[in-house]
Amino acid sequence: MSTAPSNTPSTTPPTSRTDTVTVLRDVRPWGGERSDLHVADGVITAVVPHDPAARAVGTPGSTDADTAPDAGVVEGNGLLALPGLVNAHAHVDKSWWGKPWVSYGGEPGTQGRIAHERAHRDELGIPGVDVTLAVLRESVRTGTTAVRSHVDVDLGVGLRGIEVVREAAATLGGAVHVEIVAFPQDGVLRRPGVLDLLDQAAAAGAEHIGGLDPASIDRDPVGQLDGLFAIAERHGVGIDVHLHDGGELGAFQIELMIDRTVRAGLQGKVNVAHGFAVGQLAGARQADLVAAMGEAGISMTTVAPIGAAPLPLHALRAGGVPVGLGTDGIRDLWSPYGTGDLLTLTTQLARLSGFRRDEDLVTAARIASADAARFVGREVHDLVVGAPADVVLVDAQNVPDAVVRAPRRALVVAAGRVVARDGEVLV
Ligand SMILES: Nc1ccnc(=O)[nH]1
Repeated sequence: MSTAPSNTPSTTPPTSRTDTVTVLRDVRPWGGERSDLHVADGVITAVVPHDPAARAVGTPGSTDADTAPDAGVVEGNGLLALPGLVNAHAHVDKSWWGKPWVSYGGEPGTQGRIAHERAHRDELGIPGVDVTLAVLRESVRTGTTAVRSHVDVDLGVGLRGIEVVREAAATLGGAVHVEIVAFPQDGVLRRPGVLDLLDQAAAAGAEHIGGLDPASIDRDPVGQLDGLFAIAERHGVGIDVHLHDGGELGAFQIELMIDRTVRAGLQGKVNVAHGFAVGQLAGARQADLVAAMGEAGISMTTVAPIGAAPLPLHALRAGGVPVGLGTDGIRDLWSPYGTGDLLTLTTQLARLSGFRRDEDLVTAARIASADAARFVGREVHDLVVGAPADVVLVDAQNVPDAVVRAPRRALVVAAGRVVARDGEVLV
């Protein structure tokens, strides 16, 4: 198993190593009062004040008569509790995590990376269940319990990547919830047959279909977007478009998406990933575009890229545009960077956004967890009754301290099971 962020290949230990949680005792949700979280069937059923006088269950003199030792009571030791982290933009099909080092090669730029990946992915067994398992395990180890992953769909691999990711996620038995975006990484209209593959992916249960720079890759923004929206309307799936195109070219494509979202009644189901253009626009132009996105129920995801104009997070959220945080690719043929640790990425997002005040640092933590519920198909993803029992414990004074320091994850609970402890993944 991968017990450290190293490059040792992982094997599958028996899932019996994971404990089912009935009570997560003595934790501080969002840094608040010491509480006990009660859990049944993977869902939080009660959040009650912790009584420090009550002895730990199973010890002599325990006041909790109807709970036997080892019956799922897990000690939180007063640690800070956050909801499981949500990776709203990943590419878990294309990582070489766990393999010997792969040196960066090929040409820069979107087309350069696409070509390099297509030339070398087979050598690395990409897409493959083992590589996806390795990167998902590392995500779980660092507290990510839900992921929206783009998965390449193209004329070379067809839908095989989606099957691989589904199989890997199933192997982990619910330790991480994975939603799939069928992603036409190699282009849509410029590769006849890809629209058909996206249609098949949607029919087969992919939760979203993706797109890629409709203008600069397909050179036909209206054509690509019309094709994607027709599929989304037909199957009721979401749309999540990679938009690297900047400035007015990017803004124009967002406007095309706004029009189509409203016309198709797809409010709440359309996402712009990266959307560098939004960060680049000035003053009123930016404000008007953000307002229109908010009215159309369009969300955004960012990977907190260094060197790009940061997204106006406060303006987006105030304008009704939910923002999610994602890792992008993690150690892949696009880039050697990325560890999958969403909390260190939250530090990066906060720094890039100039966040220093407590309330801003808490906002960064919310973007990386509770406020990202919608990106992984959840109504609620928080430390509240009715939410999935996805919890991360860290030794931190409060949420701002956790965001700036990204301490080791002491305990990770997913769907009511202990899936990582003290930096060791148990699935
Ligand atoms: N940042 C990106 C990673 C992978 N594929 C893309 O199109 N973009």
